[in-house]
Amino acid sequence: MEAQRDPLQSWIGRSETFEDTINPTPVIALTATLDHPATPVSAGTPLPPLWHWLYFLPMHRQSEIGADGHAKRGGFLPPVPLPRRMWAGSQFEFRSPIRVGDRVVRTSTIDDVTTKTGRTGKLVFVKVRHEVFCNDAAEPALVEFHDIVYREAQGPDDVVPPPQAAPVEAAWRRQIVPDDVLLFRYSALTFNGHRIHYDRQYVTQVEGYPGLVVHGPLIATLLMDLLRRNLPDADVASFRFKAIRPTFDLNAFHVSGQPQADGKSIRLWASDHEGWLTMDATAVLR
Ligand SMILES: C/C(=C\C(=O)SCCNC(=O)CCNC(=O)[C@H](O)C(C)(C)COP(=O)(O)OP(=O)(O)OC[C@H]1O[C@@H](n2cnc3c(N)ncnc32)[C@H](O)[C@@H]1OP(=O)(O)O)C(=O)O
Repeated sequence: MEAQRDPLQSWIGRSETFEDTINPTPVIALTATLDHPATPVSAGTPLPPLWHWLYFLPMHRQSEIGADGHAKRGGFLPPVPLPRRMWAGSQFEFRSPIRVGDRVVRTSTIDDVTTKTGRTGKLVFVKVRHEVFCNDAAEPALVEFHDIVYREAQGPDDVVPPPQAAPVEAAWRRQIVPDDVLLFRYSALTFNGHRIHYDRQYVTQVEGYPGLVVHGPLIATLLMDLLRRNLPDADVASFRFKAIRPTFDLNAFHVSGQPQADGKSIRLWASDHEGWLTMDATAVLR
C-alpha cells in the first residue's frame, strides 16, 4: 500500500520572486545598530555577509498578518498547524559580492517540509531556498537555505532539553546587551512583525517564553560582525548556523569566535549568561 503523503509537502516547489535595489540607508542604519560609526556608504560598496536581510522585506498588507505578527500561513509558506514559529538555522554560499546600488532579484522556493519529533515535542521544519541575482546576472551571487521551525503550543508537560556548554576558549569574545531598543531596531530594519521580538505580553502569555526572544538572524549577524571586527579583510565563502536554544532580552549574552587549525574555517558561537551554547556557526574563508 502506498504511504500517505503529508499534505503540507504539496507546498514543496512553490516559489516567489521579488525585486529590490541595494539602497545605502539600511546599510548605514544597521551599521549604527551594530554600534559602529554611521558613516556614509557609496555606490559599489560590497554588502557585508548577511546584510542582504535588509532587502526583499516582507511587504504583506496589514489584513494579511496573522496572530504571531507574520503573514498568515497558506500563501507562500505552508499552513503548518503548530503555532510557535522560530528561525532554526541557515546555510549560505556567498558566490560573488552584492554591492550598494545593485538591482537585485530574489527567487525563493520551498525546498522541503518535514515533520519530526524532537525532545521538545512535535516540530515541523520548512526549508526555503533563496537565490539572489545582481544586475541581470545568470548565476546567483548568493544561495541561502533558511530552516524555519514550528513548535507546539506551550503546555504543562513541556520539556526543557538539557543545555550544552559553550566552548570556554575563544580568540574573540564580545558581550551584547539585548535591550528592547536593539531588538526593536532590528525588527524595524528587517520589517519583521513577529511579536515574540517586541510584544512582551504576547511572548510571555501566549507563547510562554520568559522574555522577548532575540532574533536568530540578529545573533548570526553579530557573529559575522565579530568576524569582521577581527578580520576586516576576510572574504567569507560560506557560513552556516544552527539556533540551539532561544536567547531572551533578560540578560547579556556573548558572541565568540575561534579560527580553526585549517586556516580557513572559523567556529563562531553565541552563549547565554550561564555559559550555555545558544547558537553554533561556522564560516569558511576563500
Ligand atoms: C526572526 C524570526 C524568528 C527567530 O529569530 S526565533 C529565535 C531564534 N531561534 C531560536 O531561538 C531557536 C532555538 N532552538 C530551539 O529552541 C530548539 O533547538 C528547537 C529548534 C525547538 C528544537 O529543539 P528540540 O530539542 O526539540 O530538537 P532535537 O534536538 O530533539 O532535534 C529533533 C530533530 O530536529 C532537528 N533540529 C533540531 N534543531 C534544529 C535546528 N536548529 N535546525 C535544523 N534542524 C534542527 C534535529 O537534527 C533532529 O532531527 P533528526 O532528523 O535527527 O530527528 C522569524 O521567525 O522571523
